[in-house]
Amino acid sequence: MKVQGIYIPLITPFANDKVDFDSYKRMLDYYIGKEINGIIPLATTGEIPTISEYEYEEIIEKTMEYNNNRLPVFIGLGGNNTKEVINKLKIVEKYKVDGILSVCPYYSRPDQRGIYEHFLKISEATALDIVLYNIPYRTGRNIENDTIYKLAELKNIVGVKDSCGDIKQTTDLLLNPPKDFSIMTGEDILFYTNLVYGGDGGIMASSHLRTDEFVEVYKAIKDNNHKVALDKWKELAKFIPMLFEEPNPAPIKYCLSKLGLINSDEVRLPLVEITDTLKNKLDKALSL
Ligand SMILES: O=C(O)C1=N[C@H](C(=O)O)C[C@H](O)C1
Repeated sequence: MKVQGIYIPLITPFANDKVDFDSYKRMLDYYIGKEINGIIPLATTGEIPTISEYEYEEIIEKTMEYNNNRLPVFIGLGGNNTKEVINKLKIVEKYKVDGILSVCPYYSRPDQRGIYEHFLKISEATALDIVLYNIPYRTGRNIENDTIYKLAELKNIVGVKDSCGDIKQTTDLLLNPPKDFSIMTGEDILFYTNLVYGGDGGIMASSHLRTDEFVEVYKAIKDNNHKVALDKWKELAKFIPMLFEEPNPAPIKYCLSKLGLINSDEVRLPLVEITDTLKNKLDKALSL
């Protein structure tokens, strides 16, 4: 299955420090009713560093139950201990998920050989599709394009979520894509650029909001309707940066709770709720 279009890396709703599955179900039904192309629980936006192993499996189980085969599901599964990631695959593989989104190993700062070996071992340990996640500003290491080309030769490494932070690296990759390989942006503000350079779409936290407009931009580009796409994009592009003025996903959770899609904007420490200044700004932008 080709990974393309709009994938939402889902937030994890909390209430009194527990995962709030009522909100989660309501939210899932809402997004599945939109014309998005897939969902990704347990990624950065899902606050994965604060999710216990018990919650991790429970969230996968509930996602599969609520989704009921309606949309492709990729699970966030990465880490900086290769063996542990491979062991955790056993949990994910119990469910009929479509694949995993696996972040570049962080903190240890492996070189390109180590990054290659890490993903090679994961790819050998599973038949699941793997989308690499390159986000050096969070991990401390860039997955260079040459490493991406080598990894793309592996049968089940099917794409990259590109948040490399270097427009030259991004455009080089988009202009010379590996064969049968998806290039999804994870840099929300580059969604339009990704598409006009022939990329496959985006895995974007911001598409929790104004989802229909993201879908309109995607469809307009696919229909070669560039004026419509650009006009719509200009509106979204003004809004997106507000969602990242304070750490993701706190601003998104604030908006979703005000919209009534989730019961609470609770985040887990070390994240904290957003400031009143940003609340006011978001209220105005979304007419909340
Ligand atoms: O969880 C994700 O996937 C995303 N995380 C990024 C981040 O928080 O840095 C933002 C991106 O939109 C998707």
